[in-house]
Amino acid sequence: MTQCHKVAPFDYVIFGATGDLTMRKLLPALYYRLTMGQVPDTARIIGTARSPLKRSEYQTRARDALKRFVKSDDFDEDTVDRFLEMVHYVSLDGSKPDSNWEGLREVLNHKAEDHVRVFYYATAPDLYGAISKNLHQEGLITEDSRVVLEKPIGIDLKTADEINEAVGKYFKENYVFRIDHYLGKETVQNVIALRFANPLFESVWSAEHIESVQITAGEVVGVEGRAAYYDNSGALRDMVQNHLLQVLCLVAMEKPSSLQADDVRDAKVSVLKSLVPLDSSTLPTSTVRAQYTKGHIKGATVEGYLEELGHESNTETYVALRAEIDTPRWKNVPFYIRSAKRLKAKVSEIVVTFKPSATNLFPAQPERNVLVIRIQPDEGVSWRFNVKNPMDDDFGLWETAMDVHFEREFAVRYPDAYERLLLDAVRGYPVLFIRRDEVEAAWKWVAPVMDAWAKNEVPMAHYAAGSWGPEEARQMLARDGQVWHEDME
Ligand SMILES: NC(=O)C1=CN([C@@H]2O[C@H](COP(=O)(O)OP(=O)(O)OC[C@H]3O[C@@H](n4cnc5c(N)ncnc54)[C@H](OP(=O)(O)O)[C@@H]3O)[C@@H](O)[C@H]2O)C=CC1
Ligand SMILES: O=C1O[C@H](COP(=O)(O)O)[C@@H](O)[C@H](O)[C@H]1O
Repeated sequence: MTQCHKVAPFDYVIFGATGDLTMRKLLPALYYRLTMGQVPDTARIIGTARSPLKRSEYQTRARDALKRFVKSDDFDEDTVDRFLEMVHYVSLDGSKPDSNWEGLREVLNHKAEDHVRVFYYATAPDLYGAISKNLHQEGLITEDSRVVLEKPIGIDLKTADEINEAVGKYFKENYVFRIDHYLGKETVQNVIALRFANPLFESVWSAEHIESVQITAGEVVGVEGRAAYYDNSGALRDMVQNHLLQVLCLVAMEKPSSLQADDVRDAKVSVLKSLVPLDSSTLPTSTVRAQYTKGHIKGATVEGYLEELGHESNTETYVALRAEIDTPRWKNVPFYIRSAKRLKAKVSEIVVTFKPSATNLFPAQPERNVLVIRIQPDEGVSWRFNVKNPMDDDFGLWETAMDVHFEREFAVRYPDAYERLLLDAVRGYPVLFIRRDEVEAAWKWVAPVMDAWAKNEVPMAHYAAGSWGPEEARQMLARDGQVWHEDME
């Protein structure tokens, strides 16, 4: 059983409570934490959206969502009933000052004296400022109310600034919880443990020993029901600016002075600020953007992105970047980052390739050591290294691997990332949330890429759905004498 801290009674006010995120992720996450004993029975989940629903109708939707998104073995009727007792609904347009704020106040004021108040914005980010202002004008923000902001925080530095300013007028920075669900993943947090709890890794974690780092988040799914959002975003904004740069920060950061939020965030932001800016001389060779075309996934034919959309588009469903970090630790080490929809397999991982051994002791050059940190699925770590080949009397070598599968190792259910993050916001535990300067530094670094792509300075490449991506991405690594992980075997 995961060790988790029982939290104080809380009122979770979710704006966007009828939406995909709430149904698929937030309600199931809160349900799981109730089953684990972390949520007190007096806690309340107050859904709000414009749809005119009675409380009982919303409770029925919430039950349906749990039925659909909680594993059937974990769906327990009694606990579901206890959960639904906590669920309320207020029909409200969060962007309008003259909407039903009185309805929200009534629910909030009823038996709420000692409750921690959390506002979760699961709506379009351009509403965040207006919702904050209305909450303030209605006097609903208490001294220690937290606000959780969903990504994306803007579509570029300017809009991120505007959102942060607008929310920051009413919530102090240490009560603003910018969510990045990758940081809620156990295996992403594990990067900190692997690096700093093992002298073996800590001592070789630098340009002296590391040849390259690959960070991949690949998906089999396409844009599903989110085409309208995705086509305005693309893989760079959707996955790289936030999730993958956060992962890169954990892989590359200097040892933080402590595991306190600001120490970890200081270490991360200094990585973001040390990323070498891409410019017109490096953009064409260090960035690849592509769209999937018709292909086959698991025996089924899959339409191309443009056919799915039904119109032309300049939006990438694949991104691969070559980044460098200008610090003594990482001088000249390429960090390859890629993310895509409709790849051959779902895989999120970090692959660290070590430099070749300088020895000339053996008849053949030893293979490079490779550390693979599997974020998902099959969470775990594998370490490829050389042993003596017992069938070779001339000191021939054999490449083998130590492979740890966490689910076997710990025999626990791997929680969804949202579970922990939702309750961390109640606890007021900000380590796994993003500070404002991190968001802004990340937007600054991707800005030249967005600009060059918008001007078509880097041509759009193509890849068949169900493949590992475009040839151009293979070439990007080949220029450095490297290959993507799937081609290493
Ligand atoms: N879905 C996902 O997997 C992910 C989503 N996100 C982010 O989460 C947020 C929500 O996404 P998602 O759930 O997919 O979006 P949906 O479009 O499915 O849901 C939007 C929600 O907002 C409500 N809403 C819209 N306008 C208002 C308003 N003026 N006042 C109050 N409520 C309003 C809608 O209900 P109604 O129409 O009844 O008002 C609905 O409940 C977005 O910022 C998205 O980028 C981030 C990561 C993943
Ligand atoms: O934030 C997002 O993440 C998901 C991928 O998350 P994962 O936990 O399944 O790796 C992605 O599908 C979505 O487009 C993006 O908005």
